[in-house]
Amino acid sequence: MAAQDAAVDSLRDRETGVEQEHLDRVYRRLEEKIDEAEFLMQDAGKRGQVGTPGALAERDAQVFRAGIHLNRLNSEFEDFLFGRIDLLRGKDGERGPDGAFTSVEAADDAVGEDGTAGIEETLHIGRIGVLDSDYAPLVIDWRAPAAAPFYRSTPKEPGRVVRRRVIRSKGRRVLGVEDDLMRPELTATLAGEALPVVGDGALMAALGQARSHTMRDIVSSIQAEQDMVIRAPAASVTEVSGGPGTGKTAVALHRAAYLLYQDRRRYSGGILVVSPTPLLVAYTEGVLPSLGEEGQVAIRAVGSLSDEASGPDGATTYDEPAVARVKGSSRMLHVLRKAARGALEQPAARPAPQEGQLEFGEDRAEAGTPTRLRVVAFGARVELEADELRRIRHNVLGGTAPVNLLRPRARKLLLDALWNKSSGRGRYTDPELAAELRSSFDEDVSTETPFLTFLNAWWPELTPRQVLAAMSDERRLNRWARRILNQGEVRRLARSLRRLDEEGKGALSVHDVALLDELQTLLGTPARPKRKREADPLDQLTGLEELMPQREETQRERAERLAAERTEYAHVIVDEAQDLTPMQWRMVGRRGRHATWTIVGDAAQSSWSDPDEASAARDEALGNRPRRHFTLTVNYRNPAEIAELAAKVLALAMPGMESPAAVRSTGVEPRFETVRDGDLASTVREEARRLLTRVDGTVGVVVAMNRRAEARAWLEELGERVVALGSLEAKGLEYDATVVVSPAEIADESPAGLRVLYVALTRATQQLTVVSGERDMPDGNGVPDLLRD
Ligand SMILES: Nc1ncnc2c1ncn2[C@@H]1O[C@H](COP(=O)(O)OP(=O)(O)OP(=O)(O)O)[C@@H](O)[C@H]1O
Repeated sequence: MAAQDAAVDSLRDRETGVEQEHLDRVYRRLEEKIDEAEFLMQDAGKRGQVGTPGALAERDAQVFRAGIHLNRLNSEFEDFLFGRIDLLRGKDGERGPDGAFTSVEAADDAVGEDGTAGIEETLHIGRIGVLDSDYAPLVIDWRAPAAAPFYRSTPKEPGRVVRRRVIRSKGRRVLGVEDDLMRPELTATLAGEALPVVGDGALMAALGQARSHTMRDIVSSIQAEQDMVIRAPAASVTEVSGGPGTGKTAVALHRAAYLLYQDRRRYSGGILVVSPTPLLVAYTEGVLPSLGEEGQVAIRAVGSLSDEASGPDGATTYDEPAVARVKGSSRMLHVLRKAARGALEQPAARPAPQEGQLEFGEDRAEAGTPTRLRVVAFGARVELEADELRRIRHNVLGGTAPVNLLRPRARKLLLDALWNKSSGRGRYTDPELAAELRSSFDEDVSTETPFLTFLNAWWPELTPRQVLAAMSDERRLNRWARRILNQGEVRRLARSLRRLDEEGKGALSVHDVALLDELQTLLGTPARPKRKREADPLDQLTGLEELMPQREETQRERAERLAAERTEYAHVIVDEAQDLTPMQWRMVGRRGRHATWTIVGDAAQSSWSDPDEASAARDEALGNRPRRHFTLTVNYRNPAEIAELAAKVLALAMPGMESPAAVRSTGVEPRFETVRDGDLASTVREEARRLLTRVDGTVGVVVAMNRRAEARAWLEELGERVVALGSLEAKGLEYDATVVVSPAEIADESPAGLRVLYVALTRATQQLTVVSGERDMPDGNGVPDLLRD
């Protein structure tokens, strides 16, 4: 036995050494390329202003590309090289641009009658492609067609692949290799020697690793069904469904990197990834840089998607479920339409103007919006009374144009009405003279303070936040929501908006953001004088010597500015799509009107209570673009023991829905605890403490939303490896171990509570403890009612 182990070890060492040699060659070549790129940049800099503007532009672009390449090479990715495939000879013997044979099929005579076969081609797969000086492929980019068999080949459909190897490395050092044999029936040889095979597969090794607070890329172990999605042609809409842990988020992010590799020009319009929570954004945002993609992809939480709530102003609070239901519903669109127009009329509560300040001030005490306009024209007073003003307002608001953009029209109709009442009208019969008089009337009246002050009060330029704040007045909201929302809904909605002051400042809820975004569209933004355009580096190519030191920064700044100004994207990826409310779909839809889409989700994890309404809104956002659907079927996150328990809740939440098959089992059954000595805090704390000793990585404690704050306090002393989460915040995240606190509380939180509980139960990669309170009605073993057979 010992001799056998020693033989295995020496084989492993030898094969690790073989890959080390290859990695050394790769780094030597990379160093050469870095030198080349540096030379190119310096040389271009020295040559200054030689040549035509066209030639300089071309060279400038070349230098820019070299700069990017240099940055990527210099950043020395961890496990830069991670895979290798050993292949039989291809059918047609042709090679593609990366130097690899193009054929997926093996040549008819690649395998001898006695089952022997020689390896004809060996490809190494890495994060970016590297060619040798004679253009032979040293490393194939994982996204290149030649790398596809690394992911697609299975023992059932091996194609040309005989052995697939995953190489683990750190920096410049190869740490080990794991092989999967795709054609075990063959007696294969490599350079005349029997093909060695090490270990028993890389996937299990990857899945068993401890989790940290950031997601890892899965580039070395993408599975065939996932690869089909990642490399799916950029059809208009790619829809992906799959249960918890099937890799939907991972696949969506790898697809972003793949699409950029495939057609960088097409996606220069940017890729937007919409994520349900800021926690999931933080968890996932390192994946793309690790795949060598930065800058082109924006990952945003749905609560900070709108300009109205970006950055630190992003929404952080959650509405209670009954309020969230109203705010997310597409009925809100009709309410907002009315509110955007109705908010022009201010109620009386505003501070009364000082004596004599306003000509129209007489009626200010009763109503915030003036009800009379009085100006002096041609030496006489001209007035418009309440009725006339009302008629004009009604007339202007007739169409559907954005309210703020209607102000010029309102101004014009006011002037028309004043003119009609003035002595100027009918003074001249000559049309030219009449027109001249009219134009000077307009000029005089519209620049007078009384008119301007009136217009500002009577047709103020509204901000989305002001309108939202106006909806906190129940009386007004009642008017705007008549026959759309019921009394209870109006009351709850108005109350929830009282967090905002008159200007709309104050804590926003996640659902407020979609409302603000909709209001921004309904109100419109009047054109402002443009800021001076920043000089575009490509406009100044003739000054290359000056450009060289600054150009990198200028380009980056420009990219950042463009990203900040970007309102529409070339591709939109929606993660956890089942959770978008109809109003959120409208918001996301506006950002991808001309985009292609990738939408990943799982109906069984939806926290939205009306899936039909959401799916109608989704259809509207996507229009009639063709769709392609994929299903992922394997759960890579949960061990079978945990998946089995979660399946019980799935059966309650969505009878008849299948849960994905877990790929591994740990032999550790979920634990059931009941509250000890009536002290929930210490029971949960003790359990979290126990789990910290059982796993190397993180422990997540999931509680009902209204317990979030107290749970954080319970666990404070346990350090950074333990995180307390509200049930809705657990979306998409994972931990080595989890504690789910009171399934009944989570399930009773909202109409979609059982599905939210299903999410909570499927977060652990190793161990799960369920803590039950009285409400859970635990049996003698502590198993709560909801989790019994
Ligand atoms: N091919 C793979 N190789 C290694 N790890 C993988 C693979 N596929 C998925 N995983 C891992 O499985 C876990 C679950 O993946 P991910 O979070 O993408 O699943 P999901 O379908 O989005 O889950 P949920 O719906 O629960 O949010 C992650 O840790 C991911 O890295």
